[in-house]
Amino acid sequence: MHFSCISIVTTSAPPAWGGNAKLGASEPPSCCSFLMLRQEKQQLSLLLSLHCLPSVHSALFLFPRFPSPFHISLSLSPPPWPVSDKFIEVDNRDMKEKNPWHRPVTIIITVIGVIAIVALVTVAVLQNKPLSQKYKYGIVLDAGSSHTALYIYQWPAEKDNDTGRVEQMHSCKVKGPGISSYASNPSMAGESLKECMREAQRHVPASHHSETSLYLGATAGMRLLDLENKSASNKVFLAVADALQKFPFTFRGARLLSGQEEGAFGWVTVNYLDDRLKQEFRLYGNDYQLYTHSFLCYGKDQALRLTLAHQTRTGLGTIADPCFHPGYNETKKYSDLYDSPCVSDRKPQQAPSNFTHTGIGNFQQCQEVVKKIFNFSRCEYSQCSFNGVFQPTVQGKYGGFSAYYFVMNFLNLTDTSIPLESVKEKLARHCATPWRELKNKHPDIKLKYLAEYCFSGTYIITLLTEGYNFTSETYSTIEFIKKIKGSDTGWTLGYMLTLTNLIPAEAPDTPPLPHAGYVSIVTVIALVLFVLFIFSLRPLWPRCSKQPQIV
Ligand SMILES: Nc1nc2c(ncn2[C@@H]2O[C@H](COP(=O)(O)OP(=O)(O)O)[C@@H](O)[C@H]2O)c(=O)[nH]1
Repeated sequence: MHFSCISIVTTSAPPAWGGNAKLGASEPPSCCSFLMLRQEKQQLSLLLSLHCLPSVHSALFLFPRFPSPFHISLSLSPPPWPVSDKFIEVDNRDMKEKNPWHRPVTIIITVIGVIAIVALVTVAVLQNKPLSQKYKYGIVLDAGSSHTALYIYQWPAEKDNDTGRVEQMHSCKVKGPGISSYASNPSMAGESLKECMREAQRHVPASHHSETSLYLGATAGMRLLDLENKSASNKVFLAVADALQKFPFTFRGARLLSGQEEGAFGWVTVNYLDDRLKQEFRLYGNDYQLYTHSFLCYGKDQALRLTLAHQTRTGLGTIADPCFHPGYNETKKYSDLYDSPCVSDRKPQQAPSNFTHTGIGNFQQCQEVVKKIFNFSRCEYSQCSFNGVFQPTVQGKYGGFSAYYFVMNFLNLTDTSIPLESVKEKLARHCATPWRELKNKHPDIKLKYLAEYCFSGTYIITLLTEGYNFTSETYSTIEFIKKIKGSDTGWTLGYMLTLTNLIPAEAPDTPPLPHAGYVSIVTVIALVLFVLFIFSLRPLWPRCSKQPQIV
């Protein structure tokens, strides 16, 4: 290493030398490593490495014990003392103890490096951030037996082949009964849908209204009306179609879904939402064998009619129903009870116009009455569920939704890890609860639902075990579900996915890394590069970061 010496004669009284002199100020030498000071009387000597010298003209020296910084000019002269290796060694050792990070060059490099990393990560994040999504929309009206519900779905518009995930964006429960109840006044069926339709208009952006498909599918209630009075059911469909066409969406028809369609679309919905269709991606575009059977008249409401019909079959004026709570007492009309194709042919001759429906709240007896509505003995196949209908052995997970969920949720029985025996004990306690006590405990629940939960729970457990052959061992494979990933379980999503060809023939490609993972990796690599960059500047560290020493 080459050194040259600079001698400086100070004009003022010699400062209180000692400690470290800091070099800085307006025109600092670009490089000043191995700056060392020697004091002889009033003469200050600086030892600088040669390559520093061209840029050294003047400098500001800060002496810790001198009252204020002072400016001195530098002049070059040959070194007045020999530069020994020992001297340099000692000096180097001293310097290693100093923290180099506060030296200006290091700070500048660090700042530039940090800015570079921030810039790199920002660019990566911005470049790869999903662009502001544009969506497509679809609307499906589920015209059920007891009520109609409207569902709005949305999915990303820019995905090729519509492979984007379809999600439920909004739902609206139509006020009033199901559309089949408007058989005698069809126009009111259309009228009843308008409030939810206006809500849909507000939720779907106006610019998308015309391209948004609107479907209405009707299930059990309309199936029964169709059996009972085809012309009345046609009029209801015409009325709802007429009302729906007046909205700015693309109306794609109001129709009756068969029981098989309802089952299959429900299956598509839950498997789509659970990502099972994507896992077994050959399902996309392939035929898949699916067992589905819909038991008309065995929905919860019609099953209750069947049970009551069984109990009133002799035309009694009063029935003591084990499926209703002790203290329950309501006068009901025979004509209302038998006003359904599920029971109309069983109406007892010479029955009074009313009967008094009282409760005794006994789960075991209720189960016995409920069993009476099924025919378990007739089966022409290897195995049956009931009423002579073939059913393969149940495999995999079984999802119970709609009424299954409403009822089991109220009874706090959606957890199917609870042993079946405990479920029955809990149900028995619920059924035995006096009606008055139950009403006081649940003042907010619709009385019709509240009165029927004992029957409904007993019916569900009986249907699952005696009808669909679930056992204590397989009961835990059932899941009572309302929503999956924010979307309601039911046939509507599967219906829309199928009709709008939203399940493509091939499974969509997924990027190898999620966005967050990608950004993390870029950040880590950038940091590693930065550290390597800092280390690559190491040769500059000693010269640029060492403190001048007074020797
Ligand atoms: N507890 C309860 N039951 C309901 C509710 N909404 C509908 N239900 C019942 O659930 C069953 C299915 O109703 P719905 O969806 O209208 O009929 P479906 O589509 O023809 O099966 C019927 O027994 C209704 O009485 C609710 O909010 N709470």
